[in-house]
This record gives sequence, C-alpha cells and structure tokens, in this order.
Amino acid sequence: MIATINNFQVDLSKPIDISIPLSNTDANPIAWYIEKPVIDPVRFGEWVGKVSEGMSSTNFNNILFNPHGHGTHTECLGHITREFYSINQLLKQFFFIAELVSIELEDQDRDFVVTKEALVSALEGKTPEAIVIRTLPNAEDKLSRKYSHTNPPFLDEDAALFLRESGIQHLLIDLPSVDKEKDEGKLLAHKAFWNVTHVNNLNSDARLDATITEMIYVSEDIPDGTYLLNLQIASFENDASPSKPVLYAIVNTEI
Ligand SMILES: N[C@@H](CC(=O)c1ccccc1NC=O)C(=O)O
Repeated sequence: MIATINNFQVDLSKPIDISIPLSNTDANPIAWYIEKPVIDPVRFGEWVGKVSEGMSSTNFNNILFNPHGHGTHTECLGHITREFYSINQLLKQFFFIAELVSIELEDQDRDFVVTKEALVSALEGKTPEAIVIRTLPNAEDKLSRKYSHTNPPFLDEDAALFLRESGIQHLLIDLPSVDKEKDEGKLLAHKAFWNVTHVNNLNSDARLDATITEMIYVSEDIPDGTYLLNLQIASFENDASPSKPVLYAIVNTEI
C-alpha cells in the first residue's frame, strides 16, 4: 500500500520495526538492576488461565514489567519532575519525519559518549522532527543485553542541547538512557533536551511536547537517511510507556 504524504511516498506494507520485543525469557534486555519481566497465567485456587492446562477457554496472563528497564519505551519530562506528567497526555501526534544516523562513540576516559560534534556531522544541517540514533558498534546482542552496572554509553549534555536547539522534538536511541548510569541524579542530557531547569516547580519553557525513546534496536541492514517515523505507545497514564517506533523508507520524492 503506497501512501502519498506532502511531496513523498512511503510503502506502508514495508514497516521497519525498531522496537525490541518484550518477553519473560532470559533473552529480554534488562537495565536498572531489576529482574526479568514476569508473564504468568491468572490463578484462582486450582484454576489456571491457560488453555493448555485444561480448565480455561482462554490464555489469560498477568504481566509484570518496567517500561524503563525492560525494553523500548517512550518517556516525557514527567520522568524527572516532581509533578506528574503523562506520556499519554503529552504525545498526541504519531507520525514524524525522522533522520536515522549512525554514531561512533567517543571514548572519554572509559565513558563512551555520543558527542555534539558527531551529531553535527551526521545531521549535515538537517533539522528533522525526530532523530533516530544507532550507536556503533551495533551488535545484535543489544536485543538482550544486561546493562545493570555496566556504565553504558550516553549523550553529552552538549549533544542533547544541540538537538534541542535544532528543534528536534523526538529523540530515539538504542541505549538504556541518554544519561550516564550512575550520575548522582544529575540527568544532564535529559534536562538539556527537555529544557527542564526546575524539577520541583517546572519552568514554563520546558518542552512538554518533546519525547525520548530509549532501548530501540535498528538492524545493520537499514541505511542511514530520512524516514517516516510512526512513534506509537500503549495508552499508559505514566511518565513512560512501552512503545513501538516503526520507520518507513521514503520511496519517491518526485511528486
Ligand atoms: N542516572 C540516574 C538514574 C537514572 O538515570 C535512572 C534510574 C532508574 C530508571 C531510569 C533511569 N534513567 C533513565 O533514563 C542516577 O544515577 O540517579
């Protein structure tokens, strides 16, 4: 199915899913010191909500998971503010023009960092609505990595500031956080991107409509370039929701 949008076309039958599947297996990625997700049938005494157990007509599972620690999720500035802000109230549009960039990390004294310079060079002056950052190397074990206590790569404060100043509203990255794992709560990149200067009494120029999506995975065979992004969440009233970002290649810009 070909859709024409403004002056370009996309093939909706060729989605590029950049979310990580969430499962209750040891393959599930984990960050922030938690255990793997739990997906188990409801039980009422002897009764088990599982067709193969013979008592139930349906499979009927409870799921216990954490959006920040168990996979692809999209968060709003409510992740870092005293006051409650919900991603489901702040993200109301779901299609954006996105630039996919591959970024070599800079070794800063054993911190591996996405720098402003690397982003400036990758964006070549483009100012898309969304940026999708694939960090290099791009090993497939990003689908199942155990990040706790590993000091994963993160964004420089300057890099996040540059994205904000470029007017980029949605930041997607294949890391568990845009900030350093253990930073004493400084959260410099989160604050720079959302323009949050006061977490206790939110400043009026904070970017309520900007989102950060973490723990995506963009496979090796997807080339850098401009895509249509469908950024979709589940309707959780929470600072963050598991999400399913999907890219569509732009097939024709001649129209
Ligand atoms: N770096 C923070 C912790 C942190 O960033 C964090 C903790 C739990 C769940 C998510 C987190 N950050 C996600 O972007 C700190 O050291 O206080």
